[in-house]
Amino acid sequence: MPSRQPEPPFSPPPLVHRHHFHHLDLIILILAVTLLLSVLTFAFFFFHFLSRKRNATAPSDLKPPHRYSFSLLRRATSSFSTSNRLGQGGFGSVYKGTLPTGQNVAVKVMDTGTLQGEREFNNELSLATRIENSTEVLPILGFSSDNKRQRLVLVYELMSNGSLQDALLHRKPPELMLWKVRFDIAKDIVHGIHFLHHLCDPPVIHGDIKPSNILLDCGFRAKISDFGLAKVKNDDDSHVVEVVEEDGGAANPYSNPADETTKIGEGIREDNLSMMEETQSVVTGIEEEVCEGNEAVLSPENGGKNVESEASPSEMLEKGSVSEGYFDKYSVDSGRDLMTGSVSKKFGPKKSISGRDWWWKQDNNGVSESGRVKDYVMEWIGNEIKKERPKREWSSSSGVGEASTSKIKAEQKKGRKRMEWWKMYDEQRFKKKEKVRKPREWWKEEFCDELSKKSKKKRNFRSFSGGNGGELWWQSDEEGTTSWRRKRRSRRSMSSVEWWADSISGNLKTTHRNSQDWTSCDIAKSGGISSTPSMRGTVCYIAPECGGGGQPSEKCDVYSFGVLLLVLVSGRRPLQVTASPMSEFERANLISWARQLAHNGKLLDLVDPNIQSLDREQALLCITIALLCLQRSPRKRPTMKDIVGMLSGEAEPPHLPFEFSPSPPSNFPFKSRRKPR
Ligand SMILES: Nc1ncnc2c1ncn2[C@@H]1O[C@H](COP(=O)(O)OP(=O)(O)OP(=O)(O)O)[C@@H](O)[C@H]1O
Repeated sequence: MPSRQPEPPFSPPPLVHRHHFHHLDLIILILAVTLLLSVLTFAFFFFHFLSRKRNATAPSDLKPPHRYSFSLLRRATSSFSTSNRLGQGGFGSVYKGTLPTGQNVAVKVMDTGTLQGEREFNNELSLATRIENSTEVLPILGFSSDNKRQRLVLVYELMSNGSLQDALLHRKPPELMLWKVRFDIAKDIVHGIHFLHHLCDPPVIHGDIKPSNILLDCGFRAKISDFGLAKVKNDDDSHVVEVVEEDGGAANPYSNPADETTKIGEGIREDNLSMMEETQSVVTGIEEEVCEGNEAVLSPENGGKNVESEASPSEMLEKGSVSEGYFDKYSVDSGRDLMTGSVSKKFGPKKSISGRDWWWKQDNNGVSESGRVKDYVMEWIGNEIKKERPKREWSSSSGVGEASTSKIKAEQKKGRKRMEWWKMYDEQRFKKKEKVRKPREWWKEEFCDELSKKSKKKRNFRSFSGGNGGELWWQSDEEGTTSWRRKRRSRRSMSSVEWWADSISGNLKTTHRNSQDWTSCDIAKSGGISSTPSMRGTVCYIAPECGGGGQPSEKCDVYSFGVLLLVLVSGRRPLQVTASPMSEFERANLISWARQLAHNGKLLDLVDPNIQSLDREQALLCITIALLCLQRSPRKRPTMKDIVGMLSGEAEPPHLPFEFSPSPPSNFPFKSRRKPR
């Protein structure tokens, strides 16, 4: 019987099998690690490739400014409290803030819903990285944009002494009364613009050089700010709009200015008639509003048309439908030779106004011209309105039949009264030279009695006078307009009176605007009368060739710098209308006054009487440079590089431009500052 073999005790699986399993695990592990490594390697190379590609499409030096969260900026400024408000610009308010790092900043909250605000925001950001390497230029530190709530915010380094405009014309700190401080500020500005024009790659044209865009740090060193209207210079900009001169006079710094005069009038007279017609009605409208404080003078109903525009100039004045500025234009465009005084008949009386003519008013050296500053500002404004106004909007809204005709007539009647009043006042002031009564007295005597008969007009008078007895408008100097401006109201409620007063004080910024805004009287503090992006700059500071809608060039910045330099040296606004004695009217226009002083060889009369420790030589140098910058022909103006040389003493001392020099022309009266080699 076969014996049953006992079953072997339980034994572990054969070793071969265990080894087999271990081996499999190992393979899986190795495979997994390899896979992971290859994925990581792939990811590394992928992202590396992507970043290289990104760098290849963007310039390597383009470092975006820091992006801040809106809530952080809100906390930094205590919810944008009014106590932290540093100032108000044309398109936003600026607040003082402290970041969590302890850094003090200025936070500019752009007004939402305005195209110009967005443009300024984008412009600042796009130029920020190009301009960060200069100590005389204020770059932005960062920004915040909240798409949902449409908030655009820019963050800057805080400049503890605010803007030059504010310091020089309002606060007047004692430091600014020292000549050395002012001269240093001038040098900083020169170096800042020089950096933008010659050291940036590509060069940048600022486009809005003015005192409110110059900020002062704690040591009163100046930095150029606000690149909202700046643009990168491209090749097209090398073609500077030039005053037409047949004989190449523009290239010749000693050409006869009288020749130039004629060419300006000739070159532009063809399309002026219709412009004149529309401009005058707008100007009359503005003046009317200034007088009576009406709510909406530039209504679409009048269509910007002046029904009396076919009348002769004298008829028009008699009917009161044009301002007296027309006759200044008439004499210029009639071909009056400024040197000889002879009048050529070749230009008709109606072929007058142009985009460039406005600055004729400051260029004619006669006393009476400078006294009529309001005329040319208004004409300039009128021109810009005319140019930028889309015709269709006006004509469509003007086609409302008889109702609109009666409104036109009513407006014109008011305009005539307004003109009568101006005529009487001017007659007394300029012709009879009697003891000049204050404009307020005039107003009361000549018109208030009449106005008091009608309660509506009385109300208008009160609103015109700002509730201050009719005085305020006339004090367009510091006490008047600034206190007015300090009473910040919403931009919607701002009347044309304030806007006009701002323009007089050199704060009118020509920016985005359309005709609809005009009719609703929605006028920003810094103005805004143009409806195309090509309009840049600020009245009184803008170069004549840019004022006509021309492309801004480096020489436009040079012109604006010239005005700024005169303001810095004289410590006053470029246009300062006061109701004080006759002599003040002669000085109302800073530029023409400076030219007049140059002719008389009394340049130092322009210097701010409050300045202490004056260096006469440096002051003369500054004024001469300013006059060089203010030459009519852009090509004759020096470059910022030239100006750096003049100020540092490396270049020859400048000669007074021929057109401003005393007769016979003489060299500049100070000794050479050129450094010995
Ligand atoms: N970085 C800053 N530091 C201190 N104050 C500032 C700073 N930036 C602006 N401000 C103040 O805020 C004000 C408004 O500045 P903003 O640049 O908005 O307008 P503006 O230059 O006065 O007018 P516009 O918008 O017409 O050019 C300035 O006048 C200045 O007083």
